[in-house]
Amino acid sequence: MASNVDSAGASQPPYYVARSDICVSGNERRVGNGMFASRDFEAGTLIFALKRPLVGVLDTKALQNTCGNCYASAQGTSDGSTMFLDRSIQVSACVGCKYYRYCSKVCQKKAWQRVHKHECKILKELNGRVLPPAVQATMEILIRRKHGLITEQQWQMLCALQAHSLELKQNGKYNDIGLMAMGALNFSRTQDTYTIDFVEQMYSRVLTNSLTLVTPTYDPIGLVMDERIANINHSCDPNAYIVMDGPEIAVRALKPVQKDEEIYISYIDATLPYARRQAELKSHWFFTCRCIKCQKGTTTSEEAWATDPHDLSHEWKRKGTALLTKDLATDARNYVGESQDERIVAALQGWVFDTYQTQQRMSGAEAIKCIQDCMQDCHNSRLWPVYRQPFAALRDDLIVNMLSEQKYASAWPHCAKRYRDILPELYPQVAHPIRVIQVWQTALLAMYLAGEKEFVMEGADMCIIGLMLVKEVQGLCVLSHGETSAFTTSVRRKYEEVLGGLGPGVSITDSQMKEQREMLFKMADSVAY
Ligand SMILES: C[S@@+](CC[C@H](N)C(=O)[O-])C[C@H]1O[C@@H](n2cnc3c(N)ncnc32)[C@H](O)[C@@H]1O
Repeated sequence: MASNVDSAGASQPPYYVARSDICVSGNERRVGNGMFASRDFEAGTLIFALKRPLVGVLDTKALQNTCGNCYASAQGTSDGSTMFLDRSIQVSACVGCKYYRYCSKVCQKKAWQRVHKHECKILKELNGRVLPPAVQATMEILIRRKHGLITEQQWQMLCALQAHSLELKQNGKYNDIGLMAMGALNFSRTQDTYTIDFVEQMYSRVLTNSLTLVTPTYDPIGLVMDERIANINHSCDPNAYIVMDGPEIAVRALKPVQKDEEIYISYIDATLPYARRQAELKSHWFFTCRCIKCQKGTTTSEEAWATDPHDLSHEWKRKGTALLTKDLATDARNYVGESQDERIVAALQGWVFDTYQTQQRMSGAEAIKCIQDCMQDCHNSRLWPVYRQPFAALRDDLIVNMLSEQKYASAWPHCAKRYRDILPELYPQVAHPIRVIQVWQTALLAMYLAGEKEFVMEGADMCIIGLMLVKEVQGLCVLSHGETSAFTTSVRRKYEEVLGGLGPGVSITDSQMKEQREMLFKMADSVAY
């Protein structure tokens, strides 16, 4: 095991890699590996952490404001980082290539030693053009191996990963694979070491085995490729998840994991409906998911429609029928059933998912209007329970857009509704990191409204509500993010600050808390949808 693996002080390696029963070929032959626990792990504990992955690269937006070594972001540039960072950093561009920025000489030196000394000149010649993250990650792998900066053991593990290059080529989404691989080979100036076929395989491996590089609050900032993490297979009902904290990557147990049990994470948003999950996994990772959740098909509670498709109102049947001319009802991702009524609901579902994607390309007031109209439709049709996707995801985006437009009071009831009706349904484990992050967002908003002395509702004390929510996150973040994470540190600091702000000798009684919790729940009803 590489020396930068941490497993809460244990001496034996926390995991091993072996043939998995889940990765099977058409004739049921076991064709892939998986990662297995070497001992028992309780829910909310660390399975292992890496000090840094083999390769981490930043995306175009993050390159402007994020340190290329420690991934700290200049304050105010990311919705997520402003939720937990309270130190202000500045980043300066490398004078050679101007491609990467660093927050300190120490970070610059570390990146230089790791790979940058071999790529600085190459990146300079790009003259401001930015490479797709998967191409850059492939280049970094090629360059580092050529210069002896990837060990034989790491290399063997990388090369043993499933590449799916044939499937990627056949999949219309990646027909530029040869071009991208050629770019990686030429830009990295490693033509003397590798063949184009080999680089195509490596580029394919990066596409199917990398993870999104995220901040501790799950804002995407780039791509991570690591030969150990890449062995973890997917489940829509995973027993583990990944949290990142700068370059550190931790695999934590979401449920109890027993010795010799396979460790699973979710590659996708596991709250999506069954057909969407299957389609996404098939088109990007080329497998049919047979996890416990997928075996239940469309019978899970988050999959239920609020109204049976056969009982849809005349008005919404008419609207759905008008959409039947589009391909929405025949798209497998929208499948509801064979009857005409179910085909109508499939078309409506496709239309709502399309709108969800469209609004993601918008920002500010335009996005808010588009999201609100779509949420209103989900509500009026009476088809969507508030937690069925993409209704719930639309609310998340509405909150983010309202916060960035400084419409704090408008965002509040949506946060309250999500807290009461959506999070417990979609994330039953209270310490699920997404649930913890969203409660944190709600806590910070409550504290902000309290500070501004905004009137929210008769009888509501936003200060007590904020304190209650910060206290809740304070109790959970050790389980979701770990004792030493930057997120946990910042939550604790906030909790101390809030307690200190109450004044000497002042405390909040349990009955005040209970009363304000009821107010919080009441405020969730102040939005119609
Ligand atoms: C990140 S890799 C995981 C390691 C991989 N099994 C290997 O041996 O290299 C992703 C690939 O593993 C396989 N895989 C992951 N989860 C799976 C699952 N639940 N069922 C079947 N195959 C899965 C798919 O081939 C997928 O493209």
